[in-house]
Amino acid sequence: MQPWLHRDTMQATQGAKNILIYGNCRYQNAGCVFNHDQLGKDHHQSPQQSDPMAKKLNVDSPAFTPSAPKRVAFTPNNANAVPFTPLGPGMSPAQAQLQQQTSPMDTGNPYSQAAPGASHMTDYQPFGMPDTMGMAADHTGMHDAFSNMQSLGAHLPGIGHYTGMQYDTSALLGASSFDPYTSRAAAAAAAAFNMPASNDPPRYHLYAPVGPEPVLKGRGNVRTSEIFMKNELREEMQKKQAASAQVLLTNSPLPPVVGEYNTLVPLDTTNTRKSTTSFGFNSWIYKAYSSKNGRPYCLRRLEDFQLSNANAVRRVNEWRSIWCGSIVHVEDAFTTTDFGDNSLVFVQDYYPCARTLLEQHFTPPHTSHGTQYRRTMIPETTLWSYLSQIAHALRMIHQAGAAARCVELSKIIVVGKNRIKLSGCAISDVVKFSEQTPIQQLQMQDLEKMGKVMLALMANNPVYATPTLQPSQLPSLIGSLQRQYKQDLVDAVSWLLTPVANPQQKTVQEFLTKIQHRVYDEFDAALSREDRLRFELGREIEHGRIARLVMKINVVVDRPEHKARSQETESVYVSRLFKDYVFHQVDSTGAPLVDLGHMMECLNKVDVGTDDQVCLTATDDQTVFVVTFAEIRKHIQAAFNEVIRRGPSNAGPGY
Ligand SMILES: Nc1ncnc2c1ncn2[C@@H]1O[C@H](COP(=O)(O)OP(=O)(O)OP(=O)(O)O)[C@@H](O)[C@H]1O
Repeated sequence: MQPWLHRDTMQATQGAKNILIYGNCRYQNAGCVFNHDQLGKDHHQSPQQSDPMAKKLNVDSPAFTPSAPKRVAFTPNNANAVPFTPLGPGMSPAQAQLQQQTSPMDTGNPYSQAAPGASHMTDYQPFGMPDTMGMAADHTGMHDAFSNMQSLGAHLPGIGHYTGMQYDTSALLGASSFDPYTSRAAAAAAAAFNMPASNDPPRYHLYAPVGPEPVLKGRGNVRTSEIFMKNELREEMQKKQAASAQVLLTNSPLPPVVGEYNTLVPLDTTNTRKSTTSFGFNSWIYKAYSSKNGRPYCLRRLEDFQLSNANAVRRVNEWRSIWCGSIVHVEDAFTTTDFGDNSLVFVQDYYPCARTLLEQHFTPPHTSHGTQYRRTMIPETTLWSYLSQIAHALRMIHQAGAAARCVELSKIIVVGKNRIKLSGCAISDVVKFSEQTPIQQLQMQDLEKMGKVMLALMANNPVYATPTLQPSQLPSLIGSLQRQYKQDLVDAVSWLLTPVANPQQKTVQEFLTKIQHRVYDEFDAALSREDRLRFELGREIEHGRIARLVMKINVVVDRPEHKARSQETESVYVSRLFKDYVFHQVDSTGAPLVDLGHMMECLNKVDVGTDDQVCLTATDDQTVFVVTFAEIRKHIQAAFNEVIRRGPSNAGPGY
């Protein structure tokens, strides 16, 4: 762009604005290129001649089209501006008051939107305000916005008036006049019509509660648990991530690749004694990565398996289409000789840190008197939760015309608090392909097995979940359970265990109808759990951004190359003052004030770039800036960009 063209365009814009706001353009005869005639001769009246209100708003006024907000108030070009220095001695008490009064809370200041835009401020005199700064006379457009900002803090009643020891914020707090062009006013107007306030993109990153719990309960009164993810949840997630990423460092005896899967890690390390009870074959279980999509999977291998009918493996296709939150999804099955034998491998979804119900509730303590299970009662809510989830999984399976065939304590995995999944599905269908048991029979057996699992959990004895349980033992067992658990739970389990002559008389759908009130409770608990997790997730999204901001601040502040403070640029200086303001607060006696709420609030406001104002004071009490968080944000970014520009850096363009 040619410079003269740019200057003329700016002058024309300023001329239009001056006519619009003051009723005349003082530079009409001094080279202003704006076509002053186009608005009619009335616009050349002096302000004294015309009605003071009419000069601002009258029926002949052209429609006001606000220009896109230009926030050029603080740019690195303003580095040479003279900082605002308060006149009076003994700053500290006043500053304490001033800092409180201009705390980064929303002050309701009607001019706060105009303040950062120095290009507006040079020409814009709010209604009813005296021209204390001679701003209307300043017509050059790109004059020193930084000094304007400081002057603004010093003189404008709308921002706060600092006179020696007194800082008058009455105008700041009381909205004495109304600026219809502020985004806040526009937002209020738009809110009435339920419309977006402007074309600006929504401020997604503004720190706001995502759930019912308030995030910050007030400054000075905030615990870390209110701001950060709950410790238990964080620990759980980190353990899962670590487990998911775990690989074997030593020379593994396992094959490096099995089919399309590599990096095998055994999962059944606690149980080295393999039993054939579940499937009739020794089974091993591994975590492995797919070379196709890089995701971890769980491989269950049946040792020494001879596939007699190729159609058997195709049964897995039916299972692949069953999707249920309480079933470990089966992806594939294949035979392989990669393990040095004929193995059948089932590929399932992998859940890091999963434990079987057996491991979760029946880890036997090592005693010299044999196996003794602990006698802690499992809470009734947990049992109802397990019962609802297993019943729901069976319903999905039975609806698909299949049977789980593997409802056992060692084949139900716990993947979260009270969250369980059936993990051995599809295997028996392949392994026992030649068996011709009617499906209704198998489905009824599923219900019975579910009853036994529940019985074992309630009676604290895993033996009750095995086929060794005799029907004659049932009445006395049920009688003893009635002393510990409510009747409806005992009745539900007893219904599952009572044999019927006709399998069609006993379906999972019927069972679900019987316990439906408990299923609704479980549904509600699941929804609340989801709400809580979403809330936690919302908090963590913000923290990632805050971490990035803190990193940026620390990159620019106190760099070794700034040996003397005088070598700091304006942006670095403002960043440093902001860092002090956020992290190094002291009380009136000079004792450190550590206020997590204050830190989070300020950092979030800078991250978003709000127009709230904050008073930054140098440690020598000689320099005070009144700036908006938006401007601080620009300064930090400018200073950071400068560091990046000066040297090779790993901070990519995303920063
Ligand atoms: N899909 C899965 N994702 C992650 N871990 C799993 C998954 N399925 C099972 N596990 C874990 O693997 C381990 C071994 O499971 P497995 O079913 O082999 O139990 P087991 O008691 O060893 O049974 P068996 O005696 O039949 O071998 C358990 O800790 C279980 O939680």
